[in-house]
Amino acid sequence: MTRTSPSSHSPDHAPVIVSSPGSFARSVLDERHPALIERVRRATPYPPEQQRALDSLLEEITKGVIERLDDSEPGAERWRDEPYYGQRWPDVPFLWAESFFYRKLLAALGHFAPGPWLGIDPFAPFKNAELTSSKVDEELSALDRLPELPLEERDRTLLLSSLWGNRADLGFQLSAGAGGLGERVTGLVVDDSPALLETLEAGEPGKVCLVADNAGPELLPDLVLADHLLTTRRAATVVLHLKPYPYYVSDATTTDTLACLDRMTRASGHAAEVGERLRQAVSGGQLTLRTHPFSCAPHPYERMSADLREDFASATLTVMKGDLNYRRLVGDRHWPATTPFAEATAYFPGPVAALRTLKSDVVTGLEPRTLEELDAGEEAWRTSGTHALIQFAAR
Ligand SMILES: O=P(O)(O)OC[C@@]1(O)O[C@H](CO)[C@@H](O)[C@@H]1O
Repeated sequence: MTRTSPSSHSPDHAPVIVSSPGSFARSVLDERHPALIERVRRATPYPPEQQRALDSLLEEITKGVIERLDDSEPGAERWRDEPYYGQRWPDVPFLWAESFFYRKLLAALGHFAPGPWLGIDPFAPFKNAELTSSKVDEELSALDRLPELPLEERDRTLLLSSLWGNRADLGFQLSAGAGGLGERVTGLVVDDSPALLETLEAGEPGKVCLVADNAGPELLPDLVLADHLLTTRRAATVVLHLKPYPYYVSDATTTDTLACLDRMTRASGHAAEVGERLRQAVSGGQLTLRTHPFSCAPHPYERMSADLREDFASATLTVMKGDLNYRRLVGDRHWPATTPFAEATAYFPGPVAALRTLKSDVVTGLEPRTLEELDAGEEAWRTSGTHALIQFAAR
């Protein structure tokens, strides 16, 4: 990975920049994004205007420099003052380049333009295929065993299934070099789940913010976890943070959440019960769906707006799901891997936990011994999705 000059949040640790050939970040821009454009074309018969816009986007990301979003695009003002226009895509921060790519892809497809393509999710064909798969049937049937488990075991099972659900990431599956997901490694590289659960058990039940990541096979266990928190009075309310528009291929939107609830209520047994309870929780206000524009911003959470900060500050716990949220939580930076998680998240306004499978270079909070063992083992442990962590920082 290439380093640029350090900046404010952690002066010693430079942001991840795309540039060096062979780096993980570079493979995302060189392989994942062009492959995604092709898959989107194949999945939906977009008309000539959109096809031409996709051609231009492909040309721009592979050979050109970064061009501004048209002023007519909703939210264009949020991108206007960014300093990266006119630079080559590989020369800017990874987080920014990826986020802007997804926003430009939607612009090319007329996702926000009044007309027949307004609001059409280009990733819906992939997400739907996953959600209707027989694998999901099996996972929903497996929920029938849940009520028999003692509470402690249910806590653990549900945390782990929400955590490992994060492997269901359609963007990740587009990386040619990655060869799909490796076998998952059972032990976690960090496991702060006891402290996380203790926080939920202390005092009166309050609000838990669950910052969702992927739809379908990840969102289903997240929803089951939300139901568990509400029914066991670990939480009085849950706020589920979703993406306001399609993003990073499989990230969950409101539509995806309603599809999951529908999938659950149409199943049988315990899954249907949970689905019905969650529907009532949405209607009754115990489960709130929130789509803040910052959820698709190309910035770390340290730069979140005051209203979002207030939401997290008033929560007993905020749970950040997945790799991208992790990158945004600690800042997409070259942290030494043994930097304490609490230090990297010191700015966060309340207790915060991360449930994440490792799919990019950034990591914090490892014990020196764990780091040594990981470095001595599988080469791509940071990016292969085989390892996972549960981290927690109290305030
Ligand atoms: O946030 P998620 O779904 O867990 O992972 C997102 C991801 O696939 O996309 C990025 C690269 O495009 C990486 O941060 C990560 O590998």
